[in-house]
Amino acid sequence: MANHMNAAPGGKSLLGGAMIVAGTTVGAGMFSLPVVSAGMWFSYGLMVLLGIWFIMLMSGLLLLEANLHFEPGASFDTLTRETLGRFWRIVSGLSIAFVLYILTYAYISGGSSVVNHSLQGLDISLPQSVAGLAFAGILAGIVLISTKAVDRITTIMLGGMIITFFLAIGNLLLEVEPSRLFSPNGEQSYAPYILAALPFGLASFGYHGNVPSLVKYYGKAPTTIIRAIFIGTFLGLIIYVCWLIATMGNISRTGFVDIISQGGNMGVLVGALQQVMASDWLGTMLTLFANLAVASSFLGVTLGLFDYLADLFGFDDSLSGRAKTALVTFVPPTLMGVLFPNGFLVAIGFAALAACIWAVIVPALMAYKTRQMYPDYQGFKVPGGTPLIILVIAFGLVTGVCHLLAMADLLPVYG
Ligand SMILES: N[C@@H](Cc1ccccc1)C(=O)O
Repeated sequence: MANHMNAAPGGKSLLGGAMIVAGTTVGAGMFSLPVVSAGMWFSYGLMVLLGIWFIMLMSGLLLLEANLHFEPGASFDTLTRETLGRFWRIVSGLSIAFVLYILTYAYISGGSSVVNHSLQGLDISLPQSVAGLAFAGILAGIVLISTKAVDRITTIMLGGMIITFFLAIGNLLLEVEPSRLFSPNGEQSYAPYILAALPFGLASFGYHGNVPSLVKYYGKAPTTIIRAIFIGTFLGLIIYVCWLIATMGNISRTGFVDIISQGGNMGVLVGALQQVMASDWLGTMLTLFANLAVASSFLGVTLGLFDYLADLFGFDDSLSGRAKTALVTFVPPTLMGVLFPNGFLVAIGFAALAACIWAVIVPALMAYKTRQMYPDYQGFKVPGGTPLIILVIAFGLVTGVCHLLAMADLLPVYG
């Protein structure tokens, strides 16, 4: 092995795992962040991102701790059944299915919005519902072909995302006006807007479905998996911070009111950024980045949903079996996307609500339970004891409540 630093048991590289985590973490949630953070603006936004990153890292590690008591390959379903029992197994199963479905819808809504925005650049105008249908149809075709097809195409997309991100965001970062970040215009009230933004931050740092897969992939190698989770989520944090600087340093706080009034969908935000970019070419890179980001998340999430539903309904891997699975996977969210093309932000908010349960509260409960079941366990334990577990659960509860209150119009929302 040439590179001992990266060597994990079985010769699997640490980088691969870190990329899986980063790839799941960085997705459409990112495009909601500047829009929902416009009220609290940059300084609070930065603190919120840091705090949520820490909590989501801890909940992922608590999930890992619980997972390590089982044989590699044990799924979320097995973990909840064996540690928390029937009730939590059902609650967490339902919330995972819900997250996958609602994210698929969010990606179709966001995807149709950027595809439409891209086509406008070519002087083609389509109804957004048709763009959504085309976006979902093409990508669903890839999932239908095979897992391998998804794997290959996402790898190519990730490469494209890295290149276009640095070209477009690098340029935006150079053009940042610091006064925009630290003394924004608009009404001088910030802190009250923090609460309604929390769920979006939580959704943006969601990756927890990957933890059992990492245990399966690396085996019981906690050090490597901890590093992969840390590096992957930290990369997400850096990308989000750059993204906040790039957007808030170039669009004024009052400018966001306009974006929000147009629904806050991905294409609107990208369009607003494009107007301040130095060249058309860089604007094209930004649009390309947005297309790739939402398409790769779509592939990752729908592949998970596809396998989950195939297993649930017992559809086999033959062509007709896959076709049936594809129908239940793609038809409901695509229909929603055609009927309600601009529900992007609402969908990310609901994904967060379900993620509060299975990606935050359930992992903390499972770690608590396994510590009681195996008091003499000598393996990996997340530091911080019960207080840390309580902190993670409290954060999940507060965020869930914030989402419900915001839905009921009981929290201040900017714009
Ligand atoms: N973090 C993902 C969404 C996600 C949430 C929960 C689990 C998995 C993925 C995104 O920003 O698009």
